[in-house]
Amino acid sequence: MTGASIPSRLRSLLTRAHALDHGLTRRMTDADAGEPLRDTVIRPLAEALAEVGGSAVEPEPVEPTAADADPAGLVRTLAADVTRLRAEVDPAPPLGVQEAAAALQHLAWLFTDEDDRAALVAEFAALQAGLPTRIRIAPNGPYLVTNAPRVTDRLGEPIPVLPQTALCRCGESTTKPLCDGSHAQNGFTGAKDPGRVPDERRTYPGAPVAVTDNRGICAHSGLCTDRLSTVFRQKEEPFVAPSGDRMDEIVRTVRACPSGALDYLIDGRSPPPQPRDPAIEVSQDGPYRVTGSIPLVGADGEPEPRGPGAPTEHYSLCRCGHSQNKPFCSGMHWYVNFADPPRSEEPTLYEWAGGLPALTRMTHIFYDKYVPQDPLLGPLFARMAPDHPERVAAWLVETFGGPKLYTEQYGGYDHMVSEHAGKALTEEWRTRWTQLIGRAADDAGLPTDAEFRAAFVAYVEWGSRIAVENSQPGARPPAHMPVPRWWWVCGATPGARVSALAPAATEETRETPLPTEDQPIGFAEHIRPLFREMDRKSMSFMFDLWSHDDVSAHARAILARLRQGSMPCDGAWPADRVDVFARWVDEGAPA
Ligand code: HEM
Repeated sequence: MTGASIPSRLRSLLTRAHALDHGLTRRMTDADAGEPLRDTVIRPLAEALAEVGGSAVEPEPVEPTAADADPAGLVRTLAADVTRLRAEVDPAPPLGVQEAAAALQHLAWLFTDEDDRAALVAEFAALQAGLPTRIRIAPNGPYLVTNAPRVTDRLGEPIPVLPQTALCRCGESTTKPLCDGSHAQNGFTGAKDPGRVPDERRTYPGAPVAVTDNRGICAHSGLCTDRLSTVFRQKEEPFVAPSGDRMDEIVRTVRACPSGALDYLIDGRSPPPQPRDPAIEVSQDGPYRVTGSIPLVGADGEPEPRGPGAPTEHYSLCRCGHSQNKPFCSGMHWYVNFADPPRSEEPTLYEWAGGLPALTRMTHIFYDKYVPQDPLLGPLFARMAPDHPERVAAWLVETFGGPKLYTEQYGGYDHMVSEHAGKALTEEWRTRWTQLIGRAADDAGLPTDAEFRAAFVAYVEWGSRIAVENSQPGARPPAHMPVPRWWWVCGATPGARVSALAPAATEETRETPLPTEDQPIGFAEHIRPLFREMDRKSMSFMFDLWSHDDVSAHARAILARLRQGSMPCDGAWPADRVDVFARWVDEGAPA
């Protein structure tokens, strides 16, 4: 097979994909979910075939085979064969081959028992072992990621991704962050908006550090204005005042800018790039934050052009589909209410805080900015370990209900107690510690809602008093205790109360009764009244929820969001309402 030409190999792979699709469809009880490979494997392979000039493959009726009963093996071999082709024609294989390889690898992973998944990943990794880590942008499609070293969610927890991965770029995939082929249905375009903020790299002189800023590539994460509002000023001109704080703080803040809009010059020269491991963070309701110099290339395999001053070490990629500066994020996710599925109703403090990235941000600000300049605490921590901020963040991750990081990596409760033992901490030190950690929480952008801060302050008060107690001469702290698990004060979770500042519910869904099971569903009578004025306004940038044409054209994407609970953004529909919408879609979306 490998000696055959690319078009003939693609024709053979496509024929097998059609047969597999038939087999999978036959096994499905939900007719709605038929043709599972259509959008993610068959379409891209067909596009690839057209790209290399091959003639189209028409699906033929396929007789059921014994393999239909257990298609895992078929999926796995097809995934391996598509991956082989993808690896052979690197660096710029037909885009569809790369997209289909990603979908098939993922499908094979889903079909594989948990115990065998590591072997499966190793098999695919071996097939594409020679390929460098890279993100390739499909023009109106996903980010095609090869050999991603580390992908994490907003909490810093690893997301299992296959060696060949397609990350959603249109914002509408139901399997986010993975692509599900929605972009080919919803007319997604990867073009930049001609009206976007123009590229202009401005330099704000300072001695010895000058700050540079290109608003054209800013993703509006707000990390600089939260952390150092005296230098990065939201409502003042000029935006940057390089004399507003200490030089080291300015440098740290600039280095934390995820989009790369900010940079600094020391004595007129650019610093070397930060030595970070390659990683992709899927941020909450926002872009992919890429660090560690992962190459970003276009469809032709050439480096993606960037605005003046934009670093290649880190950058933010649009994930909502609406950036004005695609593929880079321009902050539009905020304006279009791009939202990941709602968080659990009873989040842990760890989840609510923003997980490891947010808590590490806070401990770094605390120990790098506030502690060294404090006359009381500075000398006490002068010889702390270089990774002290990471260690304390790991403790807080565990205490606030996250993974047991401190126990697994840093020695758990006994080690923590030994660190305070014999230090004879005073009440004066403790009070300063609690004041400054609160400021660091503000600067790091931790949530400021009453429920979170009540729980946070309660823990800091409790924990710091115990630290003082344990540090006194002759103290005998109980040994071998578990790391504490802290919880919301009096069980008051964030959703337990309606904020007095919440926008008034101006309009409820109109009280139109839902159709009975045997009643035909019509758009005007049953579907349109389900959408409120505010729903219509929120989505008006894309389509009109009161227009039959628009809703029927986007019916499947809307249904997916309704099922997922991510639309409307102020609360999921009850199941019976979603069922009515699903029935209407099934019945051909009548007017
Ligand atoms: C909730 C309150 C507190 C928490 C969660 C906390 C957490 C920790 C942790 C996890 C360590 C050990 C880090 C490692 O593994 O190396 C540590 C060490 C230490 N803590 Fe605390 N601590 C708290 C309060 C305080 C207070 C109030 C003080 C004094 C002002 C203090 C002073 C120290 C010192 C001096 C060390 C040793 C640092 C070094 O030299 O390496 N801690 N703390």
